[in-house]
Amino acid sequence: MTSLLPRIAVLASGRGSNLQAILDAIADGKLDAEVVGVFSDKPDCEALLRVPEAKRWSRDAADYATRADFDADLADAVAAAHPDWIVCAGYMRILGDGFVARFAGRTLNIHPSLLPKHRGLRTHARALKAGDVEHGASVHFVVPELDAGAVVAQAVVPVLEGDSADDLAQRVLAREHPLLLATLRLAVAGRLAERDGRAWLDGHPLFKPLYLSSADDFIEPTRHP
Ligand SMILES: Nc1nc2c(c(=O)[nH]1)N[C@@H](CN(C=O)c1ccc(C(=O)N[C@@H](CCC(=O)O)C(=O)O)cc1)CN2
Ligand SMILES: NCC(=O)N[C@@H]1O[C@H](COP(=O)([O-])[O-])[C@@H](O)[C@H]1O
Repeated sequence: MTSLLPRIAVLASGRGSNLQAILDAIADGKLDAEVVGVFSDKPDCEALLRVPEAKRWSRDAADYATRADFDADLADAVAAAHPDWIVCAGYMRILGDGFVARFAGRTLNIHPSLLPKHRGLRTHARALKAGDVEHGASVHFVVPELDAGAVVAQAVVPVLEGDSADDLAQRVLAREHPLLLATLRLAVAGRLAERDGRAWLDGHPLFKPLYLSSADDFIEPTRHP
């Protein structure tokens, strides 16, 4: 019998700790959803090993002549899983316009910075170099421009004296997991949408991100007129 649970496709390129947080939350009854597939550009990545073989898809991007060719196969594989939501969880390739358009409004990414600061890569080292006193993670809708989509939610961590990039990465990662789960709970409950380049919650536009509390939930936004 086919499950009626909301269906999540996860794109990953590496370790997969955010994916594991999703799987654990589902197993613990803390996220009413199903991971219908894990899709990767790195056939030997650890993330793939976190789900049964039947739920894995991967191709070596180096085997494709163009980014668009890879993305086309990726998009077909993702579409075949009939996901309600697509989550980039440590997916380390820029998605082409064709993929983004095909899954517009239902593709989320977790990014290790307080967007719009530090889009792109090496965010922790850049935050240290910039002398930031706060850093963190953002969950945002994916649009063609890199890390420029509407930010849904953020978790903030302090930058401490003497922090290395790895120290900061670990502190941020520990908040990424509850941040992603709290956001996905809104998404799979049908409370989250993207419209006119903005994130909407319960039919109202979010004029600023939801912030993850120390209790790992969101403080409901004040309603703007
Ligand atoms: N069209 C979009 N694609 C992706 C987005 C996005 O917002 N729009 N988010 C990323 C995730 N990401 C940061 O959160 C990110 C991933 C990859 C890169 C990047 O520069 N990748 C290079 C290759 C880097 C490498 O192989 O080490 C590339 O694709 O050429 C930057 C940011 C997911 N995709
Ligand atoms: N630009 C994308 C990016 O840097 N994403 C980051 O990759 C890590 C993946 O960890 P995981 O594989 O253990 O979930 C996470 O910190 C995520 O924010």
